[in-house]
Amino acid sequence: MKPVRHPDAPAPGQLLGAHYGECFGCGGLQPHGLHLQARAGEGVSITAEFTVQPAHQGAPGLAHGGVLATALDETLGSLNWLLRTIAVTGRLETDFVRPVPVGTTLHLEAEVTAVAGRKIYSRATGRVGGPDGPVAVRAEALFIEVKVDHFVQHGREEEIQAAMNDPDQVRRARAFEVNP
Ligand SMILES: CCCCC/C=C\C/C=C\C/C=C\C/C=C\CCCC(=O)SCCNC(=O)CCNC(=O)[C@H](O)C(C)(C)COP(=O)(O)OP(=O)(O)OC[C@H]1O[C@@H](n2cnc3c(N)ncnc32)[C@H](O)[C@@H]1OP(=O)(O)O
Repeated sequence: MKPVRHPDAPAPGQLLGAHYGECFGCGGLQPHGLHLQARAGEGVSITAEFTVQPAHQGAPGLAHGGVLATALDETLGSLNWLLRTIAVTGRLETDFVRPVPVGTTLHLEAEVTAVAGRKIYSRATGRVGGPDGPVAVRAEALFIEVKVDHFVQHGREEEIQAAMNDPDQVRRARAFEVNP
C-alpha cells in the first residue's frame, strides 16, 4: 500500500528534534554521537544532515561504515514522525559507494516506499558536497511497527525508569501512540 502522511505530521521544513536525548544517532547528550538533525519533507520523506567527527573514524581520516549505517538507520527511523507510528529496524541493507572523509557533511534523504500491515518499507541516500552532490551511501530498510511496550519490556530498567519519569520523553512517546 502507498504510505500515508499522518494529518498531524510536522510541517515540511520543520526540524524534528531528538526522539531521545541519549540516542546515539540524534540525541544531544551523547558526546560522540552523530547529533543528526532531521527535517520533515514533503509526503512521507525526511532530509537530514550529519557531519563526520574524528570519533567516527574507521580507517585514518575516513568514516567508519557502521557509523554511516547508523546515519542511514537514524534518518530512516525519523520517518516514524511522519507516519506517527513507533517502528524499529528489522532489516537494513546498505551500499557504500564512496569513502567519506572526516569533516564531511553527509546530506541524507529518506522516504517510505510502501506500508503493509506492521511492515514499513523505506529507502535512503547520503550525498556528499551538498544536497545534490554524488551519492556516497544508500540503504533499503524494513521497519516493523511496535507498541511502546516494546521498549518498556526490553530496555534496561534504569533507563526505562528515567525515561518514564521525564515528562518530555513521555510526551514524545505518546505523540506516536495516537496513530489509529
Ligand atoms: C515512556 C517510555 C518511553 C520509551 C520509548 C522512547 C522513545 C520512543 C519513541 C521513538 C523511538 C522509536 C524508534 C527508534 C527510532 C530510531 C532509531 C533507529 C532505529 C533503530 O535502530 S531500532 C533498533 C534496532 N532494531 C531492533 O532492535 C529490533 C529487534 N527486533 C525485534 O524486536 C523483533 O524482531 C521485531 C519487533 C522487529 C519483529 O518481531 P515481532 O515478533 O513483533 O514480529 P514478527 O517477527 O512476526 O515480524 C512481523 C513481520 O515482519 C517480518 N520481519 C521481521 N523481521 C524481518 C527481517 N529482519 N527481514 C524480513 N522480514 C522481517 C516478519 O516476517 C513478519 O512478516 P509477515 O507479517 O508478513 O509474516
